[in-house]
Amino acid sequence: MKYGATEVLRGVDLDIRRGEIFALLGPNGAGKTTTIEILEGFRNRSAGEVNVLGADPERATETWRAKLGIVLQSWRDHPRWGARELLAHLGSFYDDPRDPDELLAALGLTAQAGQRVSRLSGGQRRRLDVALGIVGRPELLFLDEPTTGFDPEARREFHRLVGKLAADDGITILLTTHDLAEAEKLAHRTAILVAGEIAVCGTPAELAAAVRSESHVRWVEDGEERVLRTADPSRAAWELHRRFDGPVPGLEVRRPSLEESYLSLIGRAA
Ligand SMILES: Nc1ncnc2c1ncn2[C@@H]1O[C@H](COP(=O)(O)OP(=O)(O)OP(=O)(O)O)[C@@H](O)[C@H]1O
Repeated sequence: MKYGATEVLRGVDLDIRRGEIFALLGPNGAGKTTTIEILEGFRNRSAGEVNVLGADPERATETWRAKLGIVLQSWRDHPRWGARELLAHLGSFYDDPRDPDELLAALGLTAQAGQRVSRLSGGQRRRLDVALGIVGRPELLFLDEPTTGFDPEARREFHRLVGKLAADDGITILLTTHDLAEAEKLAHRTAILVAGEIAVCGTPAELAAAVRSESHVRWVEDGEERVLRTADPSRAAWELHRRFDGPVPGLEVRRPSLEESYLSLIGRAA
């Protein structure tokens, strides 16, 4: 995908299954929003093939659009509408909308039903955004950085909600995030996008195995600290033990956390 002469996505090849929660993870500017905008039919691609729910988004019909739920990074419109009023209004465009009151209850927004959108807190606004995204009973839900600005409790609640939407309602969910822990917790599979390319794609376990970088083995020798970077720290420790013919002074083995490994992956490739 190019914006003018600048290529921002290269060789992105994704296959997302029905009923799956799939995360696109990557740093700012990696190309996450561009990717989902292409899939949503909001942006025409400069090259490549795309098929979403059996159709090319660039040539999609209104019937196809009605099967999508879209939650953008920020909606700035409708500040004067009440939460329930906005849900009922948007629902009226669909053949079989969800009941606004049931939706508000499911999202913990019953107390805010009559409140103007402009008076909701950030977390309440985001939950209303999701309610608006699912009012038309979509088959596929796009969530662009859904938990930005959430406190930890709101984030946990939101994760529970997304898990329920996939498990109970069979909705396929594609979300973007900067947060490795969020992708790990929420998604069945994650693709890490770095500078417009998929660096790694897989389940949380596959991600951990692929991303995990080398361990650091430290010890003291001739009064100086030595450091060895290795993928096989137990072998390195064993060899040191043999060389010292006993305990190794100041021996320390440290495996980087997944977060550290992810940061080094995006740092290296960016
Ligand atoms: N309309 C546009 N015209 C030109 N370049 C653009 C346009 N939109 C995005 N870009 C560039 O494309 C690249 C990918 O942007 P994109 O918004 O897809 O990234 P992102 O991963 O969603 O980032 P963020 O996490 O910051 O939202 C960036 O370098 C950005 O500057």
